[in-house]
Amino acid sequence: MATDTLHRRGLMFILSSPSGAGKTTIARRLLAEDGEIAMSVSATTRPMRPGEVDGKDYHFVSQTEFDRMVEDNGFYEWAHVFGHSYGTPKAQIRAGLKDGQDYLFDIDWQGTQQLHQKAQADVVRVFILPPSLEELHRRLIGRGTDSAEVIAARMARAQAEISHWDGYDYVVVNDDVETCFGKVREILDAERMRRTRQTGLIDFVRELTRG
Ligand SMILES: Nc1nc2c(ncn2[C@@H]2O[C@H](COP(=O)(O)OP(=O)(O)O)[C@@H](O)[C@H]2O)c(=O)[nH]1
Ligand SMILES: Nc1ncnc2c1ncn2[C@@H]1O[C@H](COP(=O)(O)OP(=O)(O)O)[C@@H](O)[C@H]1O
Repeated sequence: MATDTLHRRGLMFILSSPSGAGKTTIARRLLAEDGEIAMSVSATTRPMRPGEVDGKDYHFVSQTEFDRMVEDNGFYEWAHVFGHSYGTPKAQIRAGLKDGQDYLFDIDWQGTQQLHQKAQADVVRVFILPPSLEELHRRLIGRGTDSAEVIAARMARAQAEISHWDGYDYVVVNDDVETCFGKVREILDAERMRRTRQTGLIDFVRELTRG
């Protein structure tokens, strides 16, 4: 049996951070450079930002549609963030994990807690921190997507979000983006080799140790 045929269960790779710390930047790069991970596309009621694509960045839905999905038990988890609803649709992901597909989640600490409770063995939780609050503010302004009011609200929430750092398996400071990305990649690579995820290992080892 060749090692490249070993079956592995997919993992749920969660990236969270205070808004503006850089998780979207890291997530996009991971998706572009890693052929084995796919984005879990959340549903949200918040308006689309310039440059965002419906069905790729989010499924942009009305509050009525969102409420219907909640009623139909269509979400792994959902939460209210910044006055809008966000949720992780269940369909697709369950089947994908079984087939060895990895998924990337850009969700907040509330969603992370819920996902961890429901699927602990599959979940890897990574928290991205900004190098300072001043730099976080600069990044939010520099991104140019939010009004001064929204930026103030995000900054006001940042410290509360940072206080949930201890609900994560890994914490990485995003000072230099290359360094941060490299570390996130290393976490993903190592987690893929976890013994418990490599479901084909038993047969492989049995063959190696055949007497
Ligand atoms: N619980 C949960 N949070 C989500 C989901 N999708 C996005 N979020 C979080 O909602 C927050 C706001 O996201 P967004 O409006 O894209 O703005 P961002 O802060 O610039 O990323 C972020 O903290 C996301 O991680 C989801 O499906 N569930
Ligand atoms: N290491 C970094 N150094 C400087 N700017 C960064 C870094 N990482 C991200 N940024 C910039 O900061 C802004 C916020 O990043 P983004 O990925 O949108 O954050 P989040 O998804 O956490 O809200 C963007 O304009 C992005 O280009």
